[in-house]
Amino acid sequence: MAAIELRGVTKRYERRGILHTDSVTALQNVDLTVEDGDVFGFLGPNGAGKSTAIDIMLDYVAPTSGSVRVLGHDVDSDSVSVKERTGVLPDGYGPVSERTGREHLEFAIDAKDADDDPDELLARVDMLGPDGYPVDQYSKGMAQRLMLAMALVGEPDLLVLDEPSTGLDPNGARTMRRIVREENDRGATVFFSSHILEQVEAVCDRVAILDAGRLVTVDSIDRLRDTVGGSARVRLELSTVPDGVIERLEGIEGVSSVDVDATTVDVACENRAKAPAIATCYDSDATVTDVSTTEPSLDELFATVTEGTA
Ligand SMILES: Nc1ncnc2c1ncn2[C@@H]1O[C@H](COP(=O)(O)OP(=O)(O)OP(=O)(O)O)[C@@H](O)[C@H]1O
Repeated sequence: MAAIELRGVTKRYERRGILHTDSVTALQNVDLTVEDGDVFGFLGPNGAGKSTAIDIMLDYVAPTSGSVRVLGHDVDSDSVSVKERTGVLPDGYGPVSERTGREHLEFAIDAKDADDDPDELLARVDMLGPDGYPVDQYSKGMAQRLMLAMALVGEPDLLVLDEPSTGLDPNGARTMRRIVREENDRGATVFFSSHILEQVEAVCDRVAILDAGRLVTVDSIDRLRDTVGGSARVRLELSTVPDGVIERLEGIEGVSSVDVDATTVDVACENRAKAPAIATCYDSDATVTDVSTTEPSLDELFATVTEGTA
C-alpha cells in the first residue's frame, strides 16, 4: 500500500491585494506516490508549494482539484482516520502558552488516547529537565524538540516533518536524524520537507523536487546524481603510472579530464564513470595504493534540476 498518493492535485489561492485580487497556483497537477516504509524527502525552493502539499495531505487545506489518499484513506472523506495514525511536526508553529512542555505532551497523549510514557518521549528528544518550564519561555530549538516529541505520540504510521531542523543546533539536528531512523526501523513512513539538503541526504531513501508548484523529479538521491551527472572526482595513488593508462581513462564515457602529478591520478568525471575509472587502474600493471572519491553535492544537483523551471 502507498502511504501517500496525490493524483492530479492543483491548488490555486486567491491573493487579495489593496488594489486588486489575483490568484496564485501553488500546486499544478501534482502526482506523487510515497511508498509505505519510505523515508521520503520533499525538496523545493521558497514558495515551491511544499507546505501547501503537506496541508492538503493533512486536510488542513482543500485542493482546487485532484484527489489525495493517505495511509489508504481518502483525505477528503476520512481525515479523522488519517490524523489518528499520523504524527505531524508543522513548520513555523511553536507551542505558545503558559503551560509546561510536559503538560503539552500529556495533552497530546490523552488526545490520541495513547499510552506513551512522557519521560521516555522527553528523553528521546533530550528535553527532560526543561519540560517543567512554561513553553512561552522556550527557545526555538526547545519548542521544536517538544513539537517533535508530540509528533511521536502514539507510534504513528506516518510522520510528516515540515522543515524539522528549523531552530535546531547541530546536536538537535543529530537527534532529529536519529529519531527519523528509529521511527523508520519501527516501520513508520517518514515524509520530510526541508531546504537543508544535507539533512535530506543523510536520512532519505527517495526525494521529490518541487519547483514553482510542479513536481520536477522523484528519484533516489544516487539515481538523481547519476542522471544529472555533475562533478564527481576520483583520486588514485598508484605505484607507477603505466603507459597507456591515462589514454584508457580519458576514453571512458563520462570522464571530462585526467590530471597526473607524479603517481597521483585525478579523474574529473560524471558519477557513472567513477567505477570504470577505478577498475581501469586496478586492471593496469600498477598497484593502487589509495583511492578517494567525491560526489556531486546535493546542492549542485538541486540547482541543476530546478534551473530554468522557476
Ligand atoms: N493562504 C495562502 N493564500 C495565498 N497564497 C498562498 C497561501 N499559502 C501559500 N500561498 C502561495 O502559494 C505558493 C506556495 O507557497 P508554500 O507556502 O506552499 O511554499 P513552500 O514551498 O512551503 O515555501 P517555503 O519553503 O518558503 O515555506 C506561494 O506563492 C505562496 O505565496
